[in-house]
Amino acid sequence: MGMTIAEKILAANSGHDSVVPGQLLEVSTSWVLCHEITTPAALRMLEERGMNRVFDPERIVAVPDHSVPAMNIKAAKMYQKLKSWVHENGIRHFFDVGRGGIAHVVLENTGLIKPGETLVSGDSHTCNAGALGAFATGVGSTDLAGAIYAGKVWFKVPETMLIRVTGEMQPGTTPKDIVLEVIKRIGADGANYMVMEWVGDTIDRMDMEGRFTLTNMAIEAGGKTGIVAVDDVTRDYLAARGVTPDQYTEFTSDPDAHYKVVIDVDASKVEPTVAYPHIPSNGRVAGSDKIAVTHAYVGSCTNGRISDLREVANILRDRKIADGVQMIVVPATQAIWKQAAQEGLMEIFVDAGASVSYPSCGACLGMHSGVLGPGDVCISSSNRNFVGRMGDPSAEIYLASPATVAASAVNGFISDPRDFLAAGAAD
Ligand SMILES: CC(C)[C@H](C(=O)O)[C@@H](O)C(=O)O
Ligand code: SF4
Repeated sequence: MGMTIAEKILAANSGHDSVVPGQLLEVSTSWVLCHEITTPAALRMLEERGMNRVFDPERIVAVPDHSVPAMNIKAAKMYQKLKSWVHENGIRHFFDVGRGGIAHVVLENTGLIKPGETLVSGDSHTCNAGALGAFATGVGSTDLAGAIYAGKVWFKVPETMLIRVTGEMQPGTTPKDIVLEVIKRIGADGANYMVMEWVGDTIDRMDMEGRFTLTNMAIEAGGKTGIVAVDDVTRDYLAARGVTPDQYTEFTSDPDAHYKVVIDVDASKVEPTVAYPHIPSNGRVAGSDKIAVTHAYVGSCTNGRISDLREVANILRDRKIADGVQMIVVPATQAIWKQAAQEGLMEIFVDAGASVSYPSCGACLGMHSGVLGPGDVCISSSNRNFVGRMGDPSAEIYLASPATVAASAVNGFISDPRDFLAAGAAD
C-alpha cells in the first residue's frame, strides 16, 4: 500500500522502508525546539538522573518567548535556566530576547528546519513547521527530556486526514477563515491523533505565511500535526533563506496512500469566520451578531506575521480604533517588527490608537502585556479561546483573522472585514 508524506518522513527517520498507522517507532529528531516554559522541567528530569547532556548542540534551537521580557521573578528565573543551559552546552542557535520572538515563527524563518525532517518541542503549536513539508509535533516534558538527551522520540504512526481545498478565496477571506471553517466542520477533536494534510489548488496558490496559519492550528482539531507537500512556493521560501534542494528531501503522498478521512472545502464559499467562546470549533460568519468588544489582539504564532500586519494596516489606515477598545498589535518576531516599521505599518497602528508590543507570547495565553479582566471581550487573531486563556475566566475570546480583528476594533463590535473592502480601504 502507498504511504502519505507523514508516513514517509517517519519511515525515513526511523530506518524503515515503510510504516503503517498504529505502528510504534523510535524516530530520530532532526531538531528540538526549546522555550523557557517547558524546557526547565525536562532539564530537571535529566539533572536528577545525572543525564545532563544534549544529543547534538547544533540540532537544538532555543528561543525564550512566553514570559519575556520577564514580568516577574519566577519568569526571570525560567529565562535564566534556559540561558545558562544554552551556554553550558554550546547551543549556538539561541535567539535571545531582542534577537528572536515567538519560537515557532522564529524557527520557520531561519532555514534550519527543512522538508523531510522531524521536529519536536514541548509546545503544542510545533505543528506550525509542518507547512515546510516536515513532521513537526509537540511533546510532553518527559519526551522532550528524551529528545534533548538522545535525539529520539517514540511515536505511534498517526492516521492521516486529507483536506482538499479548491477554488478562489473571496476578498476578505483569509487562510485563518479556512482553518476555522475546517475546525468548525470536523470539531475540536475531529482530527484526534491524525496528520492534517492540506492539498488542492487553493493551497497551491497560497503563500508560506498562509500555509503556516493552517498547519499551526492542527492541534486545535486534536491533530498530531499539519503538513503541506513541498512545491515551488516552499522551494522559493527556502531559497530566500539560503537553503537549496540538495539540502533536503521532498516527500509526496502516493496516489494509493491511505487516508482515514477526506474533507472537501470550496474556498470560494468560505466567509470571514469567527470562533465564539469557548472552543475554536464554534465558528460563525463574522458580524452575524452585534457583539461589543473591549479588546482587540493581533499577534501569536498563528497570525503575527508581516502579511497579517499588512492586512491590519490596510483597514486601520486613516481610521481610528473605537473609543473603549484597547487594541494590541504584536509582531511575532524582531525581524517582522523591523519590517513593519520599515513599511510604515507601525505609524498606521499608532495613529489609529493601537498599542504596539514587543514580540512575545504574552497576551496570547494571558501571561502578560494584555491580560484580560473580568467581563472583558476580546477579538483575537490567536488560536485558542478556552475559558481563562487570556486572563480572567469570565472574559470572552472570539478568534478571527487579523482583518476581522482590525475591522472589529474600528467599529467597536465584531464586524465583517468585507464591509471595509467595500468602503475601499483595503486591497
Ligand atoms: C506554554 C506552552 C506549553 C503552551 C502550549 O503547549 O501550547 C502554549 O504555547 C500555549 O499556546 O498554550
Ligand atoms: S503565541 Fe500563543 S499559541 Fe503560540 S506558542 Fe505562544 S502562547 Fe502558544
